[in-house]
Amino acid sequence: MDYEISAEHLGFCYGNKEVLKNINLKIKEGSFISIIGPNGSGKSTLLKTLSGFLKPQRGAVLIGEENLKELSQREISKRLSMVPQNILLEFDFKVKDIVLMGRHPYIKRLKGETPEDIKIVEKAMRYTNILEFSDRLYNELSGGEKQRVILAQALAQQPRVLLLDEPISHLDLQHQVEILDLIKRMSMEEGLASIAVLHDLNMASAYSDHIVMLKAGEIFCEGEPEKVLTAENIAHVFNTDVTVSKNPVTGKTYIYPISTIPKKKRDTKIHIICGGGSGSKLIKELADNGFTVSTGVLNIGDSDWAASKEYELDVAEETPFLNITQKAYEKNLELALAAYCIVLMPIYFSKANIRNLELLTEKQLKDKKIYILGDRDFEKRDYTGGEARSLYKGLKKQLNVIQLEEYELIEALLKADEGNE
Ligand SMILES: Nc1ncnc2c1ncn2[C@@H]1O[C@H](COP(=O)(O)OP(=O)(O)OP(=O)(O)O)[C@@H](O)[C@H]1O
Repeated sequence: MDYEISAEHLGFCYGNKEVLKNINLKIKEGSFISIIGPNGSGKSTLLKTLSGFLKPQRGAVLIGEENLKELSQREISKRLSMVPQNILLEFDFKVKDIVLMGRHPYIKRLKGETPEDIKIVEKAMRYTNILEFSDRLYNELSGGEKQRVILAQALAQQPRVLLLDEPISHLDLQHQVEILDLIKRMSMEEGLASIAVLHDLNMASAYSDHIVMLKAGEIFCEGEPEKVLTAENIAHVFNTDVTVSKNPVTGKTYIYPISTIPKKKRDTKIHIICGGGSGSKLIKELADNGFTVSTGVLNIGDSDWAASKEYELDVAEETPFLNITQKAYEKNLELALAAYCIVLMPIYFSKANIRNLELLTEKQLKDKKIYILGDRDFEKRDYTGGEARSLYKGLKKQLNVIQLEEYELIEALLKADEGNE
C-alpha cells in the first residue's frame, strides 16, 4: 500500500516542553483524516510538524518515500499545502492574485507566471466557486468566501497533501458543510490526502475516513470514526460524558454531550410496558425531562432493557425465552401501582409476554391512567392465536384507558406534573 504522508516516531518539544511523543501515522492518497483532541493536546503542533514549518527533534516526516527534511521549501510546497488557522488576516490583494500566490513554487524567478499557471489558477477558482469574485479585494469578503479563496490557493499549488488547521471554526453551519464538502471532493477527485484539525466531533464523524485522537501529545486512538468516537474514549480524552448513537439518515456515529447541569427532578412516576426497542426513545425523553421512569417486564438483554439500565431505571426483568414468571409479574404490578400512569407501547405479544397485557386489566389498576401509544395493526402484533387480541379489545373499553401519540403523551405528563407541584 502506498502512503502519501507518514510520520515515524515523531517527537517535538517547545524548549524543554515535550508536546508530541512518538507519533506514528500513515495516510493514504484520496483520504480525509481528522485530528481531534482537547485544547493543548498538540493538534496544531502536529500539523505544523507534518508541514515542515516546525522541525521535529525526533523521528521523521515522509512524503511518499522522501524525507521532508531533505527537501527545500520550494519542493515541499509542490507536494504539500497548509491552510492555517487564521484566514481572517488582512490581505490587501485581489482574490485572483492571492490564488496565483499558490503557483509561487513553480514560477521561475524573472520569468513570471506562464499561461499554464493562469489555467491552473482558473481551474482552482472554478473548483472552489470563486471565479465570480476574482477581481474583488480579499479583505472585503465574508469568512466563508475567504476560506474558499485560501482553499483555491492551496489547490493551485497542486499538492498531494492538504493540511488544514480548523478550517470551519469561523463559519456558520451552511458554510461549514460547504467547505467540508469541498475538501472531501478535492480528496476524492484529485486524490489528495487531506488532514484537518477539527473541533466538531460530529463533523469529524460525518466526513472522515479515519480519525486520529490525540491526548497530551500522544495518539490515544485512531481508526474509523465509529471505532474512535466511543463514549468511553471521549470521556477519557475530553473529560466529558456523551451519548453516542447512529444518525438515522446518514448511519454515521452521532455524539450528544450530556449536560452536567442537574435536571429538574419531577415527582411523577411513569411505568412503561415496552420491549424490542419500542420504548427506548420514550425512556430517554421522559428521563431527560426529569420523570422517574420504570419499565417491565423486559427480557434481560433486550434493547429496552439496556436503555433502562443505561438510565438506571427500576425494571421488572425476566430471563430470555421464559414465559413471564409470577415473580416478574408481581414486580411489574408493584412498579405499575407505584406509578402515576402506565404507558403501553406497540409491542408484539406472544405466550412469553402476554401477562404484560393481562396486568393492565388488573382490578388493582382500575384507577390508574393507562396510555396506549401506537394503536395500529394489533392483529399483526399478536402471536398468541387471538388471546392477546381479545384481551386488548377488552382493555380499550376500560374507562381508565386513553389512546395518544407520543408527543401528546409528553405534553400531558408535563402538564400533570406541573399540576402536582
Ligand atoms: N510557540 C509555542 N511555544 C511554546 N509552547 C507552545 C507554543 N505553541 C504551542 N505551545 C504549547 O504546546 C501545547 C500544544 O499546543 P497546540 O497548539 O499544538 O495544541 P492544540 O491541540 O492545537 O490546541 P487548541 O485546540 O487549543 O488549538 C500547548 O500546551 C501549548 O501551550
